[in-house]
Amino acid sequence: MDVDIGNALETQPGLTEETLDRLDGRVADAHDRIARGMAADEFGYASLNLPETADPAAIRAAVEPFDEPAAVLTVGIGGSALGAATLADALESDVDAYFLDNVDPDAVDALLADLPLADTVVNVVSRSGTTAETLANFLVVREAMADAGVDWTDRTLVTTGEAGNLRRLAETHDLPALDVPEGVPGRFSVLSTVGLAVAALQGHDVEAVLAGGRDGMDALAGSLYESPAYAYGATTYALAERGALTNAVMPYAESLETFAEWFAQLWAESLGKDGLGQTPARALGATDQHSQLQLYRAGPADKLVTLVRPTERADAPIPETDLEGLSYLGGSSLGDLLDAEFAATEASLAAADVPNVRIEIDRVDERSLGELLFGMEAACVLYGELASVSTFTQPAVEWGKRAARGLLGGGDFPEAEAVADKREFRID
Ligand SMILES: O=P(O)(O)OC[C@H]1O[C@](O)(CO)[C@@H](O)[C@@H]1O
Repeated sequence: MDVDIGNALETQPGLTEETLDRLDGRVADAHDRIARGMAADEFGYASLNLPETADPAAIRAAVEPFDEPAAVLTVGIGGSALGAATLADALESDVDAYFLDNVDPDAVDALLADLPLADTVVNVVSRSGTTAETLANFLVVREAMADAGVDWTDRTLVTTGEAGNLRRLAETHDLPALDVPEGVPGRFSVLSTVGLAVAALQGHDVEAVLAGGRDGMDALAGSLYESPAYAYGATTYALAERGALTNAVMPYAESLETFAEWFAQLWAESLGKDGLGQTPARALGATDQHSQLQLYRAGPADKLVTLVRPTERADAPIPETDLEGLSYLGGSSLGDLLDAEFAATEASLAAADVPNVRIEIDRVDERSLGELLFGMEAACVLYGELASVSTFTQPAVEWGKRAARGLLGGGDFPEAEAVADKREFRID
């Protein structure tokens, strides 16, 4: 993975090389703190040890009994689904991967109607084992399996914490179960059982993903000039300090679209604390050049754009044509067009003084993905150190959970009463 921050200098907001030099001392201190946390396997910092502590053999052993299913359905939400979905959507496999990470009845019904349940592994993932959406969806899926005459205990893999509803379910029914990694918040758990069980079921090279993560570990250093991940973390932090409160992540590869969704949780849930943070916007190149780019280029000077692409990929020729005005496309290729669009968008943002950072990986394969995912996690941890926020907690999400549970009669929560106090001002 390499990071090019040239288009974040002298922009609006922007940085100078002097700024980076001054910041580099703080990067060194932050790296020391991160290294100490990793060495002590401290809560949160332990996430950055996963490329070495994850156990691919245990993952393979857990999925081995399911013997090449037609499909794997993950029932989980947030970090318990997005990492696995990022890898599944980036890599080709004969085993189809589906994700139930929402409780939209239409979507759940449509998916279950299509799934070959007798030949699907149901991968239920929840660190806490208490997440309402995940448990509700699992109960619906389990009933659908029963209705289809499928013994759910033969088709279910559980990944959860030491205690809780899912652990009890696995023990009661002797289900294959994987442990979530200790001290690792869900959004940082892709390089573990949480993110890699689906990859193993799909036949991907889990060891290569972890090797890519180790490449990322090896690239950490006490200076932003020596570490692509820290260069990205320091640059995004310094731009946020100067007003770039939105970070539009715009991969120029369809296979990385879900990566932007995974990044959004990592960035928002880790850094949105104490009135601080940088809003991750999900975009896709070249598509969003015909959508959001207008705002990025001509809207408020309050954002940066992160352009992500593989330097190697497949290509597809554009046939020659005699259509008036299109001859310049004929004989070219879609890859040439995508590359030209990338370069044009990057230059267009720079010409409008909009800060943008280029992240490039070799190709969209297991090792490069492992390095990219690790790199973004390390960048996020560094940003959190520089911003002095509690990177590894997410207390703000709990209010809504209590309100929803109270509304469903799951307990006596004052938050549910606050819902009833909504001020109405309807126009219809
Ligand atoms: O794995 P669990 O405990 O079901 O949590 C799922 C997701 O919900 C959150 O806890 C937020 O509510 C995320 O941090 C987490 O990734």
